[in-house]
Amino acid sequence: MKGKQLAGEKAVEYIEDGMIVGLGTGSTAYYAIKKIGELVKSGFKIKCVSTSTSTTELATTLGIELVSLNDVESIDITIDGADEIDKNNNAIKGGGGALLFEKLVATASKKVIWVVDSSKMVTKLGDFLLPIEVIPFGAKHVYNTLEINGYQPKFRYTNEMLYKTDSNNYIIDVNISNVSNYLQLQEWLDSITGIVEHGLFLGSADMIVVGSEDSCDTLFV
Ligand SMILES: O=C(CO)[C@H](O)[C@H](O)COP(=O)(O)O
Repeated sequence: MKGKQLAGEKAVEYIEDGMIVGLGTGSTAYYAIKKIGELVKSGFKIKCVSTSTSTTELATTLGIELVSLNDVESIDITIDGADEIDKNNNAIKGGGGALLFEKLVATASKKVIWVVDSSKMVTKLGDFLLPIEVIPFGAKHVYNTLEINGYQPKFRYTNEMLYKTDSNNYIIDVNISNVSNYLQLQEWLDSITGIVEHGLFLGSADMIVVGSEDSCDTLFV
């Protein structure tokens, strides 16, 4: 837990007064958001774009001003977590189910910082299942396509109910441990009707802050 806190808080040092900031989702982004709350209390004028209802709730309790992604030209800096990052700056995200808004916010950002503890840094992606967000209509057909192609899909459940994202879609988690060409996989997933988005984020961070028990490393990529 310490590594997540160190990484989350370190990334906040890159925020300047007056910036528009993208707020990620998850237990590492949590520490960054708490720290941003402190900046706001100290007088920083920051506007933030949230990536999930849970982040919106947290930011609101901390008195952070939130704006819609539609109301900003771009975002100066986004701080977000990740589930796995390989040595080429490719990541799996979406363990918390917020991958669609996270990708939209990252795409609109001038600078993206991923904050992780050292357990998230891997030589190869795939121990963590890749989340794929699908619209409910015909979701079983998308599932079948993924199954036929060997990705061992699993619909995500929570409390024995199908998990619903903030956009009321389902998540299918797939096994990509046998994949080596992520670009090809991305292209294929992007081509399947019914898939809204997937959690492959290929080379999309500018900086990665990796926290361990007592220190953190900042990688500029
Ligand atoms: O992509 C995400 C949510 O959709 C999170 O950033 C990812 O799951 C990492 O979460 P945590 O910091 O709790 O380990």
